[in-house]
Amino acid sequence: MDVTSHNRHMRIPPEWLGWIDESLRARSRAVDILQTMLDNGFDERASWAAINEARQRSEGYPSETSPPVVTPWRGRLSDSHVIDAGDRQVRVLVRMTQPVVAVLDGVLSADECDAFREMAAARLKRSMVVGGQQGGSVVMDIRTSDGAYFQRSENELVARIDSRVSRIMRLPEEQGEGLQVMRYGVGGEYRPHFDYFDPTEKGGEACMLQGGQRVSTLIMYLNDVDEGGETIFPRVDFSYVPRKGQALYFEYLSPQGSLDPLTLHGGAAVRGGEKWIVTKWMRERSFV
Ligand SMILES: O=C(O)CCC(=O)C(=O)O
Ligand SMILES: [Fe+2]
Repeated sequence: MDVTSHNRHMRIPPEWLGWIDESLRARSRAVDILQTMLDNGFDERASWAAINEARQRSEGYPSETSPPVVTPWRGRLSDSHVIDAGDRQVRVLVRMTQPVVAVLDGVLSADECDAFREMAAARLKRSMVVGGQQGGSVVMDIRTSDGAYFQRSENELVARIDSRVSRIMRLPEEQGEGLQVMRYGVGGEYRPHFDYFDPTEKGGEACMLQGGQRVSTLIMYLNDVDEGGETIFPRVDFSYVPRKGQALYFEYLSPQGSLDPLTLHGGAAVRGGEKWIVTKWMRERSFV
């Protein structure tokens, strides 16, 4: 009755809800709570929903005297429909809060998209990803794209975008990593991953020495993709179709320091045409 066709429990009984609350109070990690629930036959999405509701109730623990949190964390973006990005007005098209995601329109002009692609084409090389246990950057199969990195403010176009993006993401420019352009050809993809570093892995620890943990991501789309190439969030069944000049915003580090595993995301394989993006990652401290 409360079980899906995959025989997983969709309904989380009250005693399990209580157990989730207790585990959070005891500072268990959300991913470990999830694993226990999966081991006990609960559905992944139903479990995440329950864990996230409990997390929103419990942010601020262990202080038992603090008042319950009534407003869920809505993220760092401005609440208004139009964001003042300094030299441009950026329109919010879609918002969600679990995880915190927004689709933004008019982040880059068509000319800026073209200029960025031209500038990056000269510099493209096979993208690197953080190499997990080995530390450092290595070429890996999970990401099949070409990338080019731009130091903060390294030229007029980069400086203009860095400043605009900092206003949108509401964090100082100094906390931003350099812009990263990526190009995917047909078959190119980026398998689901987290943008935040895994503090338990050597590679993640090394990445955090400078600037600390990542806070939020802005992916800006430099072209329309003919087929495929969506940015996907498999845990919440969300899929964004690339549109030139638009951007996808998401964040994963709460003010209390918890990371949101619902932000698991990836770039689906491009099936026709090319996909060009430029990404900004923000850190919790200045990144110099
Ligand atoms: O290609 C995409 O749509 C996702 C890119 C991404 O996740 C990243 O650059 O971290
Ligand atoms: Fe990512």
